[in-house]
Amino acid sequence: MAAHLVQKYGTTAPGLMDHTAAGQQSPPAPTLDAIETLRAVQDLINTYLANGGAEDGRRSIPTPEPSPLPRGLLGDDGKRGDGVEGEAVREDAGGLEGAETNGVVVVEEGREGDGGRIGINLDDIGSTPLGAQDLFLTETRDEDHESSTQGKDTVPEPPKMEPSKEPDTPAFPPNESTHANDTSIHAPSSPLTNFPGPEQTKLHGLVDEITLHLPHTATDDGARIKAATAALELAAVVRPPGDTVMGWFATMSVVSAVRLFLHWGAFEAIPVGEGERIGVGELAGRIGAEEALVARIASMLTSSHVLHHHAPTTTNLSFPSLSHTPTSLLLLPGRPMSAMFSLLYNHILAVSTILPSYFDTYGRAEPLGPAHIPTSFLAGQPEEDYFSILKGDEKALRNFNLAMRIASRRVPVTGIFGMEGVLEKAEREGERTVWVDVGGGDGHTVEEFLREYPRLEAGRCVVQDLEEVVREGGGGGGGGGGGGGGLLGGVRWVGMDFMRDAPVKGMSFPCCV
Ligand SMILES: C[S@@+](CC[C@H](N)C(=O)[O-])C[C@H]1O[C@@H](n2cnc3c(N)ncnc32)[C@H](O)[C@@H]1O
Repeated sequence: MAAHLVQKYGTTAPGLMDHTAAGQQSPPAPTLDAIETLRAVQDLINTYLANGGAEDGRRSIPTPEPSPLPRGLLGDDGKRGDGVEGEAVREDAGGLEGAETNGVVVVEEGREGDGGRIGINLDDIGSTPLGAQDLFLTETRDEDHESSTQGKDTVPEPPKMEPSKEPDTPAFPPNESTHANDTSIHAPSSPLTNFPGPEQTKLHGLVDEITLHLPHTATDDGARIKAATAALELAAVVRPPGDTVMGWFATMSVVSAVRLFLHWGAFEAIPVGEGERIGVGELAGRIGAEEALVARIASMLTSSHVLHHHAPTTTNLSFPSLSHTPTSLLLLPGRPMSAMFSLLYNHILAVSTILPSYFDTYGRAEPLGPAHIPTSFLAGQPEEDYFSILKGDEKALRNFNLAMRIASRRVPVTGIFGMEGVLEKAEREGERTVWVDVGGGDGHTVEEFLREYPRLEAGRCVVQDLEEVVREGGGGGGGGGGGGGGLLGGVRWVGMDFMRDAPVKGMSFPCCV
């Protein structure tokens, strides 16, 4: 891992030491390597989670890039190697060739289109205390891989280093163990002696879980979620507490940068497509902002892997270029994730600024009804409920409905409730309404049911929601789940207020998700 970071950042990066250069540097500092390892694991998880939300399905696993952002934010637990105050380090500021392959975890990125290859050998975890020697994440790149070649062209050669000392553990043969479906991967056999008993057991369990599922994450969504969940838990156990708190600040900065880029229309100004990128100067011109400011905000996004960073070229020595990642593609206008971001930003971050005065005003207790809630307090209409305010704002309402589509994508809505009995009863009972989705939004949940159960007739399903929502959704032929056509053709749309009397009575199975 350390060699990989030096390879990326050069040895002048704050706190960065190459532990593999024997005689040149001090021996590995276990804490630092543990932090780097965790960061790499978290990057990997974030990439999986981001890709999992992609609307165009599964993707191959990209190699995680180390993030400079937390390095500049390292707190009392994150030891700096040189004591230099942190400044964001450019992703491709280094250019050393070659890659360390004697580590325990090897992530190899092939050419675009090849798909990433991942292999793990966790034999050595547990044979010695968990530390620098035990967990490495290394990256190898094809000679002609785009980012490698660009780095070579534009970045001065970093200082030469002595060859690595022979590792304590045997070299990891890349040809034998770097394929995604490698079945030779196996779990650790001896304890992680640095940790107390219960934690050792837990860690072994988590390592087993990651080892089992990681190779299959490129093709199996279940494996992806299980590996990511276990890796997050692993990080929670071994991460220094100070790192957790400082990480919040990093997240806040990234969220602020995303918010600005959305507001400025910057994501859609970045060209989409294989090999497409845009210089920061050109992007600044397109969105009417100062180049240096855009570069500053963009650095938050590149360091957190929301956007890709490409080093300055000979034509523009000052500022880098940017290109999309799977995450930034999700933030393009019209995407449910982009709508969800705006929704959550408003309802979590914006609301957080008035929460103290809200509770000072109303007392430290739960709100008593749908009105006088923090959202309406923030809107300056405390006597209103959330949806009353929302339905007066057409744009916000459309955004809300678009955001709701995330829910059915990420959380299964079918398969939870046994439908066989319902469908049989429906067939016996002839004409009666079978399914009413109360607060059904634009009908995407009913749509899922119609897709999953072809025996369920659209004509016997009802979507109920506020008048304005129904008009925007299928009922008015708006942008909702099918615009009243497709699978939803034939579904009845009913504008109503569920705080009042139910307009459809006597149905067999009302449902509200
Ligand atoms: C959290 S969303 C859930 C949407 C959808 N069922 C889903 O799972 O994605 C709540 C829904 O309830 C609707 N709603 C809120 N207040 C309502 C009311 N008084 N009468 C009817 N629908 C209401 C909203 O418009 C919204 O579509």
